[in-house]
Amino acid sequence: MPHRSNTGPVGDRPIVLIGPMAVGKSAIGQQLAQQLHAPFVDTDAVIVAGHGSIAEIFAGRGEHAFREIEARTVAAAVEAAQGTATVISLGGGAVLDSGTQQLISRCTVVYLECDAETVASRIARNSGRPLLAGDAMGRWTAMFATRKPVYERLADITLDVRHGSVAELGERLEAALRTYAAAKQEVEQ
Ligand SMILES: Nc1ncnc2c1ncn2[C@@H]1O[C@H](COP(=O)(O)OP(=O)(O)O)[C@@H](O)[C@H]1O
Ligand SMILES: O=C(O)C1=C[C@@H](OP(=O)(O)O)[C@@H](O)[C@H](O)C1
Ligand SMILES: [Mg+2]
Repeated sequence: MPHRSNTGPVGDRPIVLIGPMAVGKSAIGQQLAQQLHAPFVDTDAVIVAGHGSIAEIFAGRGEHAFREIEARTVAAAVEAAQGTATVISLGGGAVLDSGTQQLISRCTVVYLECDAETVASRIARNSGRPLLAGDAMGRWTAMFATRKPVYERLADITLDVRHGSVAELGERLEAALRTYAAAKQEVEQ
């Protein structure tokens, strides 16, 4: 059951994780949902379940088709989660879509912030991320440079994920969400 509450410790809005590839959106999102006993949606996983692997979609139908499917999938997930603290992990490029940007303004948006060093070993063994084919580090760095201002602009909370295990970062994120929700509630009263 979705966690419905107007006074829940982390608020009553969906929690949306954004940030570059391999920063930990999927892993930390799942961890956070477990801690909160909240539902978890990874929009990439929903896409794969409905359309096949991301590599296959890119190879067979192109990035544009992937982005259309992605925008629809994110919209459906955000709509279904309204009024609940559902945790939603997006793919790294999802927030480039202006419709998605608008939709997630109704959510608590968490930007997972890191640097190239943090993701280096993860993307070196990259599989399944077609945009990192070839020079993974060069591609990751170039994409991060253009997307970083978008992540920063959309973020309600920024979590530095350069240090700590997934479990530790889940705890740190929950604490940040509680602080944010309490401050928001105070302002609204
Ligand atoms: N803080 C962390 N410490 C160690 N490994 C991590 C951490 N965050 C993520 N990972 C691992 O890095 C890989 C990429 O993480 P993932 O959650 O898929 O990133 P994203 O969804 O942002 O692309 C996964 O194997 C994940 O388990
Ligand atoms: O940044 C991107 O454009 C992408 C990120 C991937 O998700 P992760 O950020 O979870 O790796 C996935 O959606 C696809 O390969 C495209
Ligand atoms: Mg992911």
